[in-house]
Amino acid sequence: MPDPGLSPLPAGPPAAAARLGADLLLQALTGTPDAPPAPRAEPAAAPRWIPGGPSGLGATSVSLARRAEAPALPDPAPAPDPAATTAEQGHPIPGLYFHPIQEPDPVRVEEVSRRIKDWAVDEIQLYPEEWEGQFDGFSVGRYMVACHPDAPTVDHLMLATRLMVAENAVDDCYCEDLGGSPVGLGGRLLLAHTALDPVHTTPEYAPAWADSLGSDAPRRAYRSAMDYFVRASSPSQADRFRHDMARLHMGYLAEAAWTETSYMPEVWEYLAMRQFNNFRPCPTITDAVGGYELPADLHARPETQRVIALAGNATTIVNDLYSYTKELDIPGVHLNLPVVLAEREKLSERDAYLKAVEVHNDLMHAFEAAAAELAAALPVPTVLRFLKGVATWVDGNHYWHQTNTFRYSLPDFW
Ligand SMILES: CC(C)=CCC/C(C)=C(\C)COP(=O)(O)OP(=O)(O)O
Ligand SMILES: [Mg+2]
Repeated sequence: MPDPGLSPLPAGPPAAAARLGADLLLQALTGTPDAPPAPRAEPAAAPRWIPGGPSGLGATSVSLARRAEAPALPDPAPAPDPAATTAEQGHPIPGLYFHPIQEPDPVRVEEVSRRIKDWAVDEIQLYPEEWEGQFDGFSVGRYMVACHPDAPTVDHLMLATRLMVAENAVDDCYCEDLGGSPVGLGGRLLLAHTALDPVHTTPEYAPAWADSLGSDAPRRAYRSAMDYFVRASSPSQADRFRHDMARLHMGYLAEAAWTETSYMPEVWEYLAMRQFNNFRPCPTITDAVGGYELPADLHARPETQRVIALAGNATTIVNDLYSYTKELDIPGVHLNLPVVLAEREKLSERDAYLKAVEVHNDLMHAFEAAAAELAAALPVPTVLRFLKGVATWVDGNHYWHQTNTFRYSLPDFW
């Protein structure tokens, strides 16, 4: 939250920052002087527009309004060679454009995994014993540590981890595998949304609403995870998150409506739905998890919104690609980009999948170009750090999908 004591944002970028932004854009467009641009559709080094590492400009120049400054982190180790993967770590999708990351800090992974299980079991009674294997196999601790390497403390990481678990509980229990259904979904989702966005009503009806928040696991998860988040974030960060969750719920409803009526969307319609039924609420909390705030007016700018939307879309199509075989096994038609492409563009399963990889790569390149433009146009520290945080989330999300062999496996197309 911007502290009243903080000096206002500069009216225009200082000269050094503007030079940096221009350099970043130039580098993004032309490559570093001694390295040619990475070829498309292949694993590449970290995007060139990102200032160097968690201790770079974005991190060190940020004024933290309500929180202690993030401790300096060690320089990142070199990213692993993506060709050196094993079956256990999973293989990246051939031709996919992504950035490999260093292994998430194992000490943090262990601690987050321990704490999230305690929360799930003791604080909110999330799942019956027989779902423990599924919970463990999801590896949410590894996921969140990979996506938020700049979190100053494990408490910060827990904010993201609880929300991730809660979001998946709602998706699984209301929409999908674990008892979900499109029938009646709108009512269930709206009532669950009130765990994030409280009902203000008369004393007569308030107790029934308050009781409802404890009445099933998805609502207990939303209520508790949001409670922690609200206490640690600013009012505008919490409201940003509510808005993203309303978008997500609207996306779930469109998908459910199409399932109910057996409607096969056009490709563009599917992509529009998937922009809402999307990971977006996860990268957009990168500043709260990092212990700083991207001010609301900078977040709301159309250029920032475009970067966020493209990042969310790329990460979500990554899910469509890695979860393709899992979703083929679900009875009935489960919409994902390769399935829609095959149907609507009359492609073989393989060609549709390969085209979906291209769509993903185009989204990634558009994201990186939009981020480079924004970094050049608005090179203030919070913007640069936020852009880096979103890009890091994108890379961590890819890492988790690739390495989660408990959950995902690749089709046999190559
Ligand atoms: C964590 C979060 C905000 C999730 C929102 C929606 C969601 C579950 C996804 C974008 C993942 O897609 P999908 O439902 O297809 O997940 P799986 O393929 O079952 O892993
Ligand atoms: Mg999926």
